[in-house]
Amino acid sequence: MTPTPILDLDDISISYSGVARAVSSVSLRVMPGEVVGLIGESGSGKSTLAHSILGLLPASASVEGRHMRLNGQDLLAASANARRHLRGPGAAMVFQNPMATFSPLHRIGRQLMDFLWRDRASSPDEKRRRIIHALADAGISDPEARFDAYPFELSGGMLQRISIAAALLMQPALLIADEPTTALDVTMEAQILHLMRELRQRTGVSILMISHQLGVIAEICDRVAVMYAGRIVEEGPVERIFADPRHGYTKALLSCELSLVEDGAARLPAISWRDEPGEVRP
Ligand SMILES: Nc1ncnc2c1ncn2[C@@H]1O[C@H](COP(=O)(O)OP(=O)(O)OP(=O)(O)O)[C@@H](O)[C@H]1O
Repeated sequence: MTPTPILDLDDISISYSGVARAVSSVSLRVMPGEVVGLIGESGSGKSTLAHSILGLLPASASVEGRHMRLNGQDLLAASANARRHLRGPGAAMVFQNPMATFSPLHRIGRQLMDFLWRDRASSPDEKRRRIIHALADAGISDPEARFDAYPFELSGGMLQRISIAAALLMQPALLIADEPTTALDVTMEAQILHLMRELRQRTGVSILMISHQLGVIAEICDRVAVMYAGRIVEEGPVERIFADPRHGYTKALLSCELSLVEDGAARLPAISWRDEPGEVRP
């Protein structure tokens, strides 16, 4: 029997203020334990899609489509309040900038306690033990001391580890990571990717990894979907996409990345909307 997808998007379109479509007719599945990459240039709609799954879109956004199932429950059919409750065990997100994930005013431990608000049965001591355990699992040395630290006392890489631990504290079926290594240096990036691979193996969590870096996608993903101007223009196993890209935009993306590596630049250049995606040339 085919397993039920953890995430199942069918013909999803999203527009802001009823005008320009940020996402057009996107269908995408993430299976249990799978890591799917979503790649595309800035403005192609990756974050809009991710935020819609988490109910984080502003009120000006409207989402339509056949269904948006997370762990078997259709988010399009749920009210905003019901969606908020589905989100905890359903999906959790790791953001690009770990400094912005935490308030600078409160100790890490206190903020992580807030992630466990749903768990009313455990005592504060039990919650503290769980958090310290989760920090140790995320490779944080001396987790008791980090529990009492303020965010400014920790490095960006350490804070990103903590935000991954925090997301997993909610035991989500799907972890959405939106450019989780972009704000980090190369060494920390490698450590974070290693941690995510290990956590996937240990916990079986499915991951939707948003990135504009092909290197990150190649490192961790089983499958990749390429977004261009709000649409998924190509999708397939990561090895196939790299060895035999079929869509003109994917080919352009791969050759851009190669020249960026040579130039030492970091971001993908945008390709003119006037170009026909199928006709884009490297
Ligand atoms: N709050 C908003 N109001 C209006 N338009 C928005 C809003 N957020 C995003 N957009 C528009 O939606 C489109 C998709 O943007 P989105 O941020 O989803 O792309 P992205 O691929 O995630 O880009 P990046 O990699 O830069 O984050 C863009 O044209 C953007 O200008």
